[in-house]
Amino acid sequence: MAEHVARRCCLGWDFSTQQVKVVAVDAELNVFYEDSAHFDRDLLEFGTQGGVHVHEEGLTVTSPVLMWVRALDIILERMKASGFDFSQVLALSGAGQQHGSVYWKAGASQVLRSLSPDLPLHKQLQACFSISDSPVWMDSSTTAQCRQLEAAVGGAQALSCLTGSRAYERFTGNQIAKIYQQNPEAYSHTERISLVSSFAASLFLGSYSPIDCSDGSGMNLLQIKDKVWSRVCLAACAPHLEEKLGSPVPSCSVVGAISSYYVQRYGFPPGCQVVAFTGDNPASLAGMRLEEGDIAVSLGTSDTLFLWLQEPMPALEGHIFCNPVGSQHYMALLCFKNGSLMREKIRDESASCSWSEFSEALRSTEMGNGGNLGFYFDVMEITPEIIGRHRFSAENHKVPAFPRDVEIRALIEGQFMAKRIHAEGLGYQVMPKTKILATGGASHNRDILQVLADVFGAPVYVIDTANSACVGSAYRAFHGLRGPPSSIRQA
Ligand SMILES: O=C(CO)[C@@H](O)[C@H](O)CF
Repeated sequence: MAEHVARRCCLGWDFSTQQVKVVAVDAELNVFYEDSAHFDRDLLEFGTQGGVHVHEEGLTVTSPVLMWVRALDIILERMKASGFDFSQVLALSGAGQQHGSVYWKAGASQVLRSLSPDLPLHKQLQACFSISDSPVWMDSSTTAQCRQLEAAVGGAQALSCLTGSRAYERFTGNQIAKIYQQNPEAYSHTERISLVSSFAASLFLGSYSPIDCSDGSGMNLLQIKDKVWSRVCLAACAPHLEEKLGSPVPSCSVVGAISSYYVQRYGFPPGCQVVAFTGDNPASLAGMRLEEGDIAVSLGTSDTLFLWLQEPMPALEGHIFCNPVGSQHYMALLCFKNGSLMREKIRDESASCSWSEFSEALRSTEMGNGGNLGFYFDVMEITPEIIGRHRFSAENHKVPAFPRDVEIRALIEGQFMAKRIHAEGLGYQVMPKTKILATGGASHNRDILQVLADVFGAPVYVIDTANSACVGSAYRAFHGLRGPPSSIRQA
């Protein structure tokens, strides 16, 4: 068994869709330990696929909350068995899949406060949840609740200006509204509602952790400018909601010291600080060390853009969240569903299924593609909501096809121009110091990255973000240790 050299460190956790993961980061910001518990592989008794249960109507998607608890037990026991020196942990923070929600049953706080170090968590928390299957971000069953919420505040744009996004089915306020409407008894027996992030923090605190402003921005409930709950939105979703949520806190807040359960059972130091957990995407922004003016572009199955903003312009597309690092700044998230699957389709059709031919086509065509423009959406796009392939000649005439090389450049230039246009629509501006951080499968193709650099007029750097949410959480733990003014110590 590998001996771990004892060193003072912070832990970063990620309670994501498919697993719980942890990294240990030392004071030089080196990752020296990592572990994970994969739900489908290590927790077969819960019967998930991709960490979730898709219900038979195909819209409702949930995950068993006790599976998340059990996964934490497994990792901590494995760390202990491997000889990990918990006494060196100065602080910990973490991330959770955004928008998911956990419903603590009346009396659960007493159980959390009096955990026996002789038992694993899952054996003690079995009766602590009024809803055993938590709704998660893949759920799309709350369209009616979305329309009700938008109507209550004066429309989609009004809701976006208030909370940073128009109503989205996965956003927590709409999920809470559905539970209140369809399961009022469970709602009335709920004393606390957490996000996945604040639920995970509560496990370490041994009491209810507050929701941080950044992950709270993914609920359609938080006024992103004033960083307080919108009473109109709360009232539109369910009664007595404010008392069930508690007050939001700045993301870099120290929310308390670790529960004595972990001191006695695993050897954590009593002074180990818990820094507010946040959403996986805000934590990734921290992990990628994004700064003002930078853009992170994740080129995967879907393409995701992370922006750091000072003056946001909430719109009907994309999401504005409170920034997890700069408490007076913001971050934006833009998701483009037609990402790598679209690139692979055009590669197969126009480059004989070959990336080297695809790259050759990009190298043999000029920036600007002679004025030819193309937009390709073989599946219904999120940003904006449109489907189909749309090509325009230099004379601005709609055309049914392009020559192979022109088609390939039109796809890539069109994808990146759309990203820049929607980013600027949210208030983003390319600055002289702007860096573009590229990650994901397509970031291995230099010719694709050259088009990205040309469209944004900024240098492109490739980064590995495999552990970005975990590593960002460990960075945030170090950040929180710096103390006031943003530390909120749990009473
Ligand atoms: O819904 C999302 C962001 O709005 C997803 O990226 C989830 O955070 C994934 F867990």
